[in-house]
Amino acid sequence: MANESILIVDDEQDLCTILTSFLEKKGFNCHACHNAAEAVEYSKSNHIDLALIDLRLPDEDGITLMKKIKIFHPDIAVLIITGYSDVKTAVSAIRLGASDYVSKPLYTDEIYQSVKQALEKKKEIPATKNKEPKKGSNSTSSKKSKNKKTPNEPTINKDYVLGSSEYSKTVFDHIKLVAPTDLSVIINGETGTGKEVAARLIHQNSKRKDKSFVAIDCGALPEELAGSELFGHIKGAFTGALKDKMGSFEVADGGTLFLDEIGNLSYENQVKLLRAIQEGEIKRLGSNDKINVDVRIIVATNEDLSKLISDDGFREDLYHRLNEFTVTMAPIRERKDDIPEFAEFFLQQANEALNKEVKGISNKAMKALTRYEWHGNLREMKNVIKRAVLLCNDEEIHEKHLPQMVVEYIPDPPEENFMNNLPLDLKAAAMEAEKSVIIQALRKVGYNKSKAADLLNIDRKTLYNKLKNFNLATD
Ligand SMILES: Nc1ncnc2c1ncn2[C@@H]1O[C@H](COP(=O)(O)OP(=O)(O)OP(=O)(O)O)[C@@H](O)[C@H]1O
Repeated sequence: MANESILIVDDEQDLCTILTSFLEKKGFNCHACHNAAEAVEYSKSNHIDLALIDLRLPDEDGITLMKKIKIFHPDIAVLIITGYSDVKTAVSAIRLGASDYVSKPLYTDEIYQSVKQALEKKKEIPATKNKEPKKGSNSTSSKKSKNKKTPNEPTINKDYVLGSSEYSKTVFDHIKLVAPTDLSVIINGETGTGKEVAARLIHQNSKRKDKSFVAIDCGALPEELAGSELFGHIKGAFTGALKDKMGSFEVADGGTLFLDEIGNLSYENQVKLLRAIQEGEIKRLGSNDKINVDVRIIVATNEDLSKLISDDGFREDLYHRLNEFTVTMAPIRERKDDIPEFAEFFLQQANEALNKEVKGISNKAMKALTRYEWHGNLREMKNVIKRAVLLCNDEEIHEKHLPQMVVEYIPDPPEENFMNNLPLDLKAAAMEAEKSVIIQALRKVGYNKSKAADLLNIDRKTLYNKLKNFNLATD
């Protein structure tokens, strides 16, 4: 790990100084830039293993900057720094190729953990990307007994929680059903719902389990590199192709190829993909030699592929070839019965990663976790609990260890026909409208009541009274 290079991009100079000095003590080489233009210039001529990028920069947003840096360093790991209310954007940054996000306020231990994990993940690409997750590490004693394998049960790795909701049980039944076959599978679901985890589970329970599982994130691959990543190239195929390179199809031969964010694949690569699946052969870029491959394809998407077809973005023949079986991972807010089990599991994972011994989650904190809607799904929950464990010096996680946004969350009001559904009594209608505007303001500022009061142009005390009257106060 020592001597890897980190680029820190944040306009807060003090923050850069603290992060630089902390990470250099941990053995990294750090360079800080305070805006996107500086960072692009730096990345043109310097080696970087990981970039830590603030989502909001003075001259550009962090996601655009990430895309630019990736042109020079396609394999770079990227951590996005976000304010808590930016989590939705941070989650979409992951879809576009970031490794993870860290929320402000930043805690150095948390940053260190995230940096280590992102660099480890980066090392898996592409040479060991096909490896299964480490076995036998982080399970709680209770989970161990749940995941114990009896003769007729499928293999579940220790990083997987089944989920106790009826929905999750059905998903698991579908996975058991399709795993031993050679059918292609489309896994649908919002970001962070566990699509890659499900794909690995299918692979582990297939006859291909002793061969490679190769995961490619089509959303993170710059278009010009996608063909070479999938099918390989020969020396001289394009500028920069200095030697022959195997593509993921060859690496996955005999095993499973998981294509995440398949909707992002260019039309040309879709054609090649279809040919590879149908004919079982590929050609490396720049070569006319055919190479036989035997690969099972699992794809994931958070878009409606059938809709992409009608928009001309996705080939219908490829869609039908892939759509031999579909698994849909519902958002966590639609399977709230799963939340306690996942929360306990992530708590034990965090205990292990951070060397802590937090015993559990208080009832009130669990209630907040269950009420919150988790638009970043399991990934967001995992991060929130990891941070809570980091902050917790008690036996249990309490509400004070959770982000304000989670503790004070107010579920979405039914939006449809809001105006039509207002009561006809003028005073009652005005109150409904007022309540809705207050909720919007609170959301906008991450539930910070002073900021919300400013935005609403009322004083803090008035806001408190209104929250109480509308039954929106959480304490
Ligand atoms: N069933 C599960 N048991 C334990 N952890 C899980 C489970 N499902 C997902 N996770 C954890 O949640 C996080 C998100 O999972 P994963 O990457 O599989 O989601 P995804 O739907 O593929 O996300 P994306 O669309 O952003 O690629 C990961 O850290 C993963 O370890």
